Amino acid sequence: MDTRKLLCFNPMGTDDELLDVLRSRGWEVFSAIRLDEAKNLIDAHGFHVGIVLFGSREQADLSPVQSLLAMRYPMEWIALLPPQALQNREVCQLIAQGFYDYHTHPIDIERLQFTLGHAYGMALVMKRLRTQAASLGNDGIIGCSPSFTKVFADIEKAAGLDVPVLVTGESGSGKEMAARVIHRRSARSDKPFVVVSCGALSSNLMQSELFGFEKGAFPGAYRSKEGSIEAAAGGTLFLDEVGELPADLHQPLLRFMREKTIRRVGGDRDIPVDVRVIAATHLDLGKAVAEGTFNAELYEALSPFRVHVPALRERREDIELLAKYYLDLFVNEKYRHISGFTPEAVQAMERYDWPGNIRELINRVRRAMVMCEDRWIAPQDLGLASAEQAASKIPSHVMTLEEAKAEAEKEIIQLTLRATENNISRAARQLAVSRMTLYRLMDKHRIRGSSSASGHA
Ligand SMILES: Nc1ncnc2c1ncn2[C@@H]1O[C@H](COP(=O)(O)OP(=O)(O)OP(=O)(O)O)[C@@H](O)[C@H]1O
Repeated sequence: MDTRKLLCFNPMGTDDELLDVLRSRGWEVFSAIRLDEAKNLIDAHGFHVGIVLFGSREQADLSPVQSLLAMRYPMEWIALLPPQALQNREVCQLIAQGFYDYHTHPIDIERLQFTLGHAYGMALVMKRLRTQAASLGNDGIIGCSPSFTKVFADIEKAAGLDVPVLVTGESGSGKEMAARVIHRRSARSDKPFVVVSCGALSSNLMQSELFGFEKGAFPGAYRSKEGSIEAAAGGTLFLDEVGELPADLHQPLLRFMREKTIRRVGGDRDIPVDVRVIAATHLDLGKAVAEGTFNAELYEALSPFRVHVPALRERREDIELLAKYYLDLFVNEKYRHISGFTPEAVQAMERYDWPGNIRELINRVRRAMVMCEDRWIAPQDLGLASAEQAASKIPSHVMTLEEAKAEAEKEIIQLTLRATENNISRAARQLAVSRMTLYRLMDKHRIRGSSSASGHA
């Protein structure tokens, strides 16, 4: 059996006797007294498990241990401490949040050996999970739940087939991301991936956006312009929210998909274009066909292969992984003090239904980083505290009236967009503002709606 490596961090000084006992039990033990020594050893040996020895002094300096945990090394920690150290609230908090387990003096070596073995095994499982997530994530796409594994398999399959794909799923669940990964892994990956938001423009503008126009086609057409389909030549055209495509464009789009040619607005020649179409929708297009609002043949043409991205609440196993992934991604010098999520925060996230899916999770993690004044992000930082918890929280920062108004404006826009599933027209109607005003406000508050933009990737 391989020797298992163990790091023993003891800022108070070494405990040679303990290290010798552990060595006699088959552990290859390395010891560090200073933080930089510990870091160097971890970098060199990639331990799965470590021991931290706490001293008995009442006012022990916990900062080296806090700094070590804040590095979030992929390993499990076990604390060894004198019983009186547990009287110190800060020590208890540190143990609850950063350690796999703890033992008090006198150390029962059998029990410690058992815990170390467990922690080591757990670290290996976590590492496997991370590697799995990373292998799915080398395109930034994360997930380890069984339903997400199916999505990933479908993405791989779709990448190998050069046929149109229909990606379905709720708003913010990752449809565009799935489409991008399909493109990136397909034979077309060195050609453009062009995004068109089908509900963002009126019918005429959308026709020009998709098919382009010739000079003089309409007042203001001072020069010819290629449309998104031509811009995607050789690559992939991503039709976001295809269910919102104006009905009079169903036939022209179907014609393009069948004949692989387009005709610019005002043009008189057919231009051949080789483009793969990937479309996405949060609507039930089958139902729309049955209700006569979506062209049945276009639906057929768009969906020879389908990928369904489940809502986040249907794959709760992914929530913690995604939250940690995005926290790690966003953490920079300014937020270096944040070590992670409290167990209550993880629980609150796992219980929450995430109507806005991963986009909402990302926003909540960002918000939490700004709100968090502690080392550990709590439910209220994520805006997920129960009403009772929230009421008991004393505001640490008093808002100006202007800030409060802006916050309320942003919140009501987000809520309305969520309630209308990002339908800009409906949201604008409900908010009693024009679409243009709503776009302006979304821009001001950096709110992204699914049908709010079109553009080239
Ligand atoms: N599996 C994933 N792993 C990591 N990040 C993800 C994953 N899926 C989605 N995201 C992120 O979540 C956000 C929303 O994803 P995306 O825009 O693809 O959703 P969508 O379903 O297309 O949304 P909409 O319907 O509103 O257009 C993006 O920032 C994206 O990078």
